[in-house]
Amino acid sequence: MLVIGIAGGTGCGKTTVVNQIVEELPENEVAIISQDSYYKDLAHMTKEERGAVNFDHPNSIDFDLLISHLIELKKGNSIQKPVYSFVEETRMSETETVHPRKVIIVEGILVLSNPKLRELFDMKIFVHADSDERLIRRLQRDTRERGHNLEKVLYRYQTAVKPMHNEFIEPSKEFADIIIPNNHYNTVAVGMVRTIINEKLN
Ligand SMILES: Nc1ncnc2c1ncn2[C@@H]1O[C@H](COP(=O)(O)OP(=O)(O)O)[C@@H](O)[C@H]1O
Ligand SMILES: O=c1ccn([C@@H]2O[C@H](COP(=O)(O)O)[C@@H](O)[C@H]2O)c(=O)[nH]1
Repeated sequence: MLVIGIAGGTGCGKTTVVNQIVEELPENEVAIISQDSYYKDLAHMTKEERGAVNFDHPNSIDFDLLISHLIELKKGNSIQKPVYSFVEETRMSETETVHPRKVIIVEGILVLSNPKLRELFDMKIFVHADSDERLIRRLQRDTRERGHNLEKVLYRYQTAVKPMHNEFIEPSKEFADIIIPNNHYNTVAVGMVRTIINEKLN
């Protein structure tokens, strides 16, 4: 089994890069786990209270569950991954079964910031895009897909996203084996990661 951790600031293109990496791989050989699925369950809070949560601080993530799930997958066992709704900003009641695969990709803003999780990765990748580029992408995505308005995105960016990026995410870059520059679509870097995965699969 090859376990790959992919980190990088919001909007750097982690999800896009992961999708490009797995595009031509057989579906039953790869499992993708997003850190976003492991946001702590906030069902006990009102929607207004949830709106004030700092979703960029490591404490907002249930790393214990994520780590235990990854250990189970490495042992060859299936897991029940939580399902998170960005629109409701909480965990849903249903779960999704994830089966162990030859390649497991774990992606999320903070996956290289947690030492215990980091230890489980065979390969660590950091996707880099400049902060202005990331903010533009985040604005477009959150207004289009996550039900936020301009004011909310900018307020969160200034009060949580940017300070947490500087404190936790950017410093985790030093743990990466590979840094993918992603201000523009980087087909060469994606191709190189694919080659490494294919070597492992064959
Ligand atoms: N290299 C790129 N150039 C332009 N837009 C991109 C690039 N990579 C991703 N995007 C777009 O930016 C937005 C955020 O990308 P996404 O992959 O969701 O980032 P992340 O998972 O890191 O938050 C998406 O709308 C995506 O289509
Ligand atoms: O309910 C939520 C939970 C998280 N967020 C924001 O999501 C990003 C992380 O996801 P990316 O796909 O890497 O951008 C993080 O910056 C949180 O602020 C949210 O908006 N709502």
